[in-house]
Amino acid sequence: MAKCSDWSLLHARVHRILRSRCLLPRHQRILVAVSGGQDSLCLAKLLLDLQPKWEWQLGIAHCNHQWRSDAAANATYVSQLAQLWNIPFYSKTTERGLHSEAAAREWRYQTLSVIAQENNYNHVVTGHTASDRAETLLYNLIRGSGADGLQALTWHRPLTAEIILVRPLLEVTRTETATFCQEMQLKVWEDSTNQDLKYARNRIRQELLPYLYQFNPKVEQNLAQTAEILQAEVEYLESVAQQLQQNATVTTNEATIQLNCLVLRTAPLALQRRVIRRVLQQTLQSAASFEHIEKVVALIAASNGSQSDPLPGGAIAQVKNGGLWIHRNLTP
Ligand SMILES: Nc1ncnc2c1ncn2[C@@H]1O[C@H](COP(=O)(O)OP(=O)(O)OP(=O)(O)O)[C@@H](O)[C@H]1O
Repeated sequence: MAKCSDWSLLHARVHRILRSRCLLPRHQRILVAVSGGQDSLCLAKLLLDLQPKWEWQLGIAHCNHQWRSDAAANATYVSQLAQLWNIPFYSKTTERGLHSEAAAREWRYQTLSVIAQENNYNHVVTGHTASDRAETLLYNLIRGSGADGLQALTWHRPLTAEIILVRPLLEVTRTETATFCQEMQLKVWEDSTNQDLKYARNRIRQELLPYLYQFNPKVEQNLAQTAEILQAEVEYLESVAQQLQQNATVTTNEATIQLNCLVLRTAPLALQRRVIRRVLQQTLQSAASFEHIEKVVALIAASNGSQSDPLPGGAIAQVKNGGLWIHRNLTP
């Protein structure tokens, strides 16, 4: 195990990030999600070396998606590393077919939560990097996301009421994790699906980012920085929108929400949109699209008797007695 005097620049940088952002307090039980790839190996080794300073209790978790023919060998490799490092190892294998990236991700986070719960870990950490952040920002931008999607990967978020997901490497690029693994002589388990260009993520990584790199070699760091700025702005806007929603809500029950149009009209459009999105999220069965939100926002300034076309799940919004009413079903 590395002494402080043996730390590399990356050890010192991650130590500083953990301290300044209060990401992983001392003495915590921390479960490191390790795929065997360069980012999570880099993370596990960094935390292992920083452990004496922070006095954490570390564990390693691996999720076997059974996607590749080498999946079992991959899991065995991660278990051997854990054994070498003298860290408890936990692994689960999916019993159902996972047919998309989204399904695999959902199963993985659920599995990590279960392992953490069963073994009393209150933090789960993943090896997401600044490069992942840049890719996620681009991916969400292309899909038409607002600022919320462009904040692209936060430093932490709750996994369950008791367990926090933390991403300590969000300022570190993939080039840096690769160099670190090389310097530490860590054998990286190559994931062959990362080369498969049928996945949009891989095309962004392999084709789009290298292309953008020609415009600016710092494209990854710059996009990650944009995500960082947007994160604080989204947090602020959401807190103000929450306050506005409270002030504007006249009544709320299972079937109906009534909002005061006069209060909403005094607010800027950015906040009106956020309040309506929040209300629709709470009222509708399925997610509200940009179009639906815009239609309901337009009603804030409309006259009595105006109403929207049916919203998802048969809900409807209408203006009545100076109030904006959102009914869960078509019967007012
Ligand atoms: N099979 C796995 N077992 C354990 N942890 C994993 C596994 N796959 C990924 N992880 C964790 O998730 C991190 C991100 O991995 P990757 O970028 O492949 O996933 P992703 O699908 O993009 O994740 P996200 O949806 O959270 O962005 C890894 O650094 C690692 O910590």
